[in-house]
Amino acid sequence: MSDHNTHDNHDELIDYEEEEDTTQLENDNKASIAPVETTNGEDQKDKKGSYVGIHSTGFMDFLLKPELLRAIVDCGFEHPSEGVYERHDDYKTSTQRVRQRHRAPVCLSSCVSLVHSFCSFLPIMLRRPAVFFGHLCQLVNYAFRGSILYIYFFKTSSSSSLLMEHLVWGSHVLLLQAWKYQKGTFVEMQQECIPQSILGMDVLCQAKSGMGKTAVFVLATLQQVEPTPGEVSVIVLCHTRELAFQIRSEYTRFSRYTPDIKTDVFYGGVPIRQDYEKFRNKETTPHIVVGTPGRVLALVKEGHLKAGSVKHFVLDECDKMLDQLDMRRDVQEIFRKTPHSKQVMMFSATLSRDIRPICKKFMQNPLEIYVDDEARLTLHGLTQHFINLQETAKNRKLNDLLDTLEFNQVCIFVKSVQRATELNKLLVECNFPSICIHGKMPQEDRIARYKEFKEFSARIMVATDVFGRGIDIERVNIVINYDMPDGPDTYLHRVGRAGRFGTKGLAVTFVANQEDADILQKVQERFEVNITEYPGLK
Ligand SMILES: Nc1ncnc2c1ncn2[C@@H]1O[C@H](COP(=O)(O)OP(=O)(O)OP(=O)(O)O)[C@@H](O)[C@H]1O
Repeated sequence: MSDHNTHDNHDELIDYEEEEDTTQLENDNKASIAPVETTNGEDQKDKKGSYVGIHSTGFMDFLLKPELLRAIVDCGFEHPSEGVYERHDDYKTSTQRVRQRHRAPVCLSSCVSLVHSFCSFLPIMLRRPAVFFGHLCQLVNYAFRGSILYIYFFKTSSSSSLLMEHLVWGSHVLLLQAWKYQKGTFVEMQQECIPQSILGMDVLCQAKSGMGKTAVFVLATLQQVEPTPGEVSVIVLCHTRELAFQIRSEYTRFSRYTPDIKTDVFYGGVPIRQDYEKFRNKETTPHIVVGTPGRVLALVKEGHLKAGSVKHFVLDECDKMLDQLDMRRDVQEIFRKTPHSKQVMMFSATLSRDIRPICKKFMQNPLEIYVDDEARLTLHGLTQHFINLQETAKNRKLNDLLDTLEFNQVCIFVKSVQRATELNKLLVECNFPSICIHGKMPQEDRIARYKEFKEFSARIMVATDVFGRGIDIERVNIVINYDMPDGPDTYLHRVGRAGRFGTKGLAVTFVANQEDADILQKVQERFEVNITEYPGLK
């Protein structure tokens, strides 16, 4: 539960709007150079991946409301993300085969499965040792099934191969768990976060991009909210308007069967009067408020949004929000208007050691999930390359890439509003299906562009960093860093727009000078990722 003794930091307030860069784009769009290798078409298919542990806990085990479970099924979520294992479909199929054939011994082993399920809930009380114990039970389960099959059915060839299968997977699980336990880096994100967060525990969670952090707080809050007309129970804050819009859409998806829970989104750049209207009567007052800090604070200060009934306070991309002093100040002010006793949850893919204590000042005894070994933030479905080139050669190279690569959707990141506008203009002139988004365009246009891209009406998005974090566009399989990001964190978030939730993707970064090369070197060192030269250029 939250703590109100957070620091005020009013010094050195910075402007978090995008900086204008006066650098002109070189219109260097000349003849093509030698064709580059395409990425494997098969690999680039828009295929949803999986981060599911064998025999992992299912959403059913979380004892969620039936309405939520129905919505989860509708959304196509099969298992909560676990973060480490890949699904092993052969295992699943053969297990089903055995179930049908040899019910009795499998029934016995199911008892062990029950113990495992029980242990999945023990962490709520006992934290990590119980998680480990749960996995040990899983191992016993495999060994038990294996031995029973061995004793009774050894003579049949399928049984002996199954025995092998169970033993191999049993030891795999044990080794993996022992390794994770020893490293102290459990990252069973949804599996560990959802059970605890639905019980009202404070949560500070780091998990790699695209692992489904949004679903954790959306499900946890929808599960707990008891909608009272006219009362706001949940405030979710994030750093950009498009992300707020996206989170609201996630609430809409998951609350399909709980229509009594109302969610609305509030952000700047649109007339505040229409927001006032929503709070004017009980029927239209949302129970869940999603928004950006500036607008939400304005509504709170002016007394339209009454924060006194808030029971859950969520910060998405919390490091970004608390790192920037003006945003942190707004967040703190809103936080202080909410009751002392409430659940606080914070999420990000990047949580440096410096920012963690700041986050924890808002919380009481939170469940803390970190990825201390930063190598584990690397997206394994994502192939990462760089291209050394002159600044003046960027446009031509980009043209070549877009001509040659097979892509579903591409995000191209640049460092300034002006460069976004000019590069987009250039691409449109070259007949590429491109649009752009940046912080200096009217808000309706920003949301319209976001929707256009999300709905696949445009295939290329030229963007500044407003689009670099949190935005989830399922079909994006290529990210191009036309301009080098300002540091490793920004790099990680940008390239994380592709390769989400286990899908395949490609990231290509242009390196135009020594400063760029240094940043790329830092990325490789921090995340232990091998970013190689783009093939086909030598
Ligand atoms: N258990 C699940 N099964 C299937 N898909 C899932 C599951 N959980 C989340 N997803 C999907 O994975 C995608 C990524 O989720 P989300 O945007 O919440 O990631 P994130 O962890 O917040 O990433 P980022 O750090 O980039 O903001 C979304 O399209 C979401 O619908």
